[in-house]
Amino acid sequence: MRIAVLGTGYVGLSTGVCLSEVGHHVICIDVDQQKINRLRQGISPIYEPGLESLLLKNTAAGKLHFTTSHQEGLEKAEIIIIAVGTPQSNDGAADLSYLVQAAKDVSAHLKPDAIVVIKSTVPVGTNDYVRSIIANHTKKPFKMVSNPEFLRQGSAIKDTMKADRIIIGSEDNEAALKIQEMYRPLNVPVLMTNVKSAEMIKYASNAFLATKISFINEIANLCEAVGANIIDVANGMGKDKRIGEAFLQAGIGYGGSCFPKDVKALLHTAGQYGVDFSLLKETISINESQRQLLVKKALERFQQLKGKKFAMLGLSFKPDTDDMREAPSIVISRLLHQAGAEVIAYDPVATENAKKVIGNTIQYAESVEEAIKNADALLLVTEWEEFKKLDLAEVTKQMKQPIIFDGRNSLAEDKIRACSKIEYYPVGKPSIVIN
Ligand SMILES: NC(=O)c1ccc[n+]([C@@H]2O[C@H](COP(=O)([O-])OP(=O)(O)OC[C@H]3O[C@@H](n4cnc5c(N)ncnc54)[C@H](O)[C@@H]3O)[C@@H](O)[C@H]2O)c1
Ligand SMILES: O=c1ccn([C@@H]2O[C@H](COP(=O)(O)OP(=O)(O)O[C@H]3O[C@H](CO)[C@@H](O)[C@H](O)[C@H]3O)[C@@H](O)[C@H]2O)c(=O)[nH]1
Repeated sequence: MRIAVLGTGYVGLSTGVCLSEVGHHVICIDVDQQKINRLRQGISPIYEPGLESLLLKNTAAGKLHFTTSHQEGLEKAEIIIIAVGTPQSNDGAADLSYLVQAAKDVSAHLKPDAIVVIKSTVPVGTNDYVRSIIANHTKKPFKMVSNPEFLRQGSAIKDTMKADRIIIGSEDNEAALKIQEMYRPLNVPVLMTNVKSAEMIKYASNAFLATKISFINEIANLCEAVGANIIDVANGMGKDKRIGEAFLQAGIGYGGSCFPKDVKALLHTAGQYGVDFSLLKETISINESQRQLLVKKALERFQQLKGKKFAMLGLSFKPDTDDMREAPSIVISRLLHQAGAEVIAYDPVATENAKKVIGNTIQYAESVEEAIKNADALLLVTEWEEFKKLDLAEVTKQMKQPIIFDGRNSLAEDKIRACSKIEYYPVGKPSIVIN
């Protein structure tokens, strides 16, 4: 099939690359000339494991192309997948301006009878809205399908190739079957539904997962208060198949380009329809306070933070990505800077992006060694594999004081206990102090 994808962000690029990998002819369109230039040279504009090799392979095989021209990209496409951003606007609603522009671009160059697929995360009713925009701008016939995306950053290729499910929402059976056919080589379970349910499935899934994280974070806070251990508690809960083991990792809150904005957008939709979804308000408020947890713990330990030097390990919102959107490191940096502390941060891949968001309120190191030198405390913010492998006995020797606040419970207890002198403060489980 001949497929055009609008937007070469995480979703558009992963989708385009994977659909070409399974044999389709894909052209990816982006308005960002720099991104397209890099992609044409076989360079991925985002850090995503496995993406670049598939990009090179399928470009070389002539199945994957990149352009900034909507005309070139759209004129032959039977299927047009819209994967542009839907960021948060000031009132919490999803900002649909990129989508509206994409709809206009599509209508200008649409091949008659093409199927327009909305993959971007959009509030209930948006597919109908986009349909009306396109219909107002062209007389050519077209069909629409809602096909929300569930990939995670850091495992986008694996999640696309081996998805748990594909949701196809359409009022047009023929169009729905054609999209099912497009995905057939992936051999993934497909759920057909109407458009509004498809739109809702995406928000309900993200809001549920975010709520699961806020729930386990509150349980972790309670575990600390009563002397229980969140690792054992989550493990014991997760063994119940009705609860499930995934997304029960307590820490310093959820971040990223999706959960924060999607929970707020769903809350906004609820408000528009007069539904008081107070559970979501709590999910958000618990997450906001959880992001401050390491600073609160540091304040408890040191009484005051002015002049203290903190080594911050990890900047991206999760490992295996260089994405800084809504990363807890942003809040932590701001609070420590306001308190007059010095922060020197290291991240394996996100430093350049972090500089654009956090700026010069903190310093950036090129290695763990540089960050920890003479630090009063280490804050583990993102659980990169590199940090789990650290020789903690050596790390603590390089620091001014051997104090570690582990925001992701990611350091192994035997390594901590092997240190001759350490203060280790995790989340939701007992601290370890060796004098
Ligand atoms: N990032 C994720 O992990 C993820 C996962 C599932 C769903 N989503 C949803 O998918 C959508 C895209 O997310 P993303 O993170 O890939 O976005 P992104 O912001 O990283 O990328 C969007 C791209 O679209 C391009 N673009 C904007 N307008 C365009 C137009 N008119 N024509 C062509 N290109 C255009 C931009 O230049 C940009 O490169 C959002 O709705 C998001 O909520 C994201
Ligand atoms: O047990 C957990 C699991 C995750 N997180 C945090 O939650 C955030 C989101 O993590 P994750 O879901 O792995 O990454 P995303 O790439 O943001 O993916 C989410 O958002 C995407 C965009 O909508 C969806 O497609 C995915 O299904 C959904 O998992 C990160 O800050 C994680 O640190 C926790 O704190 N505890």
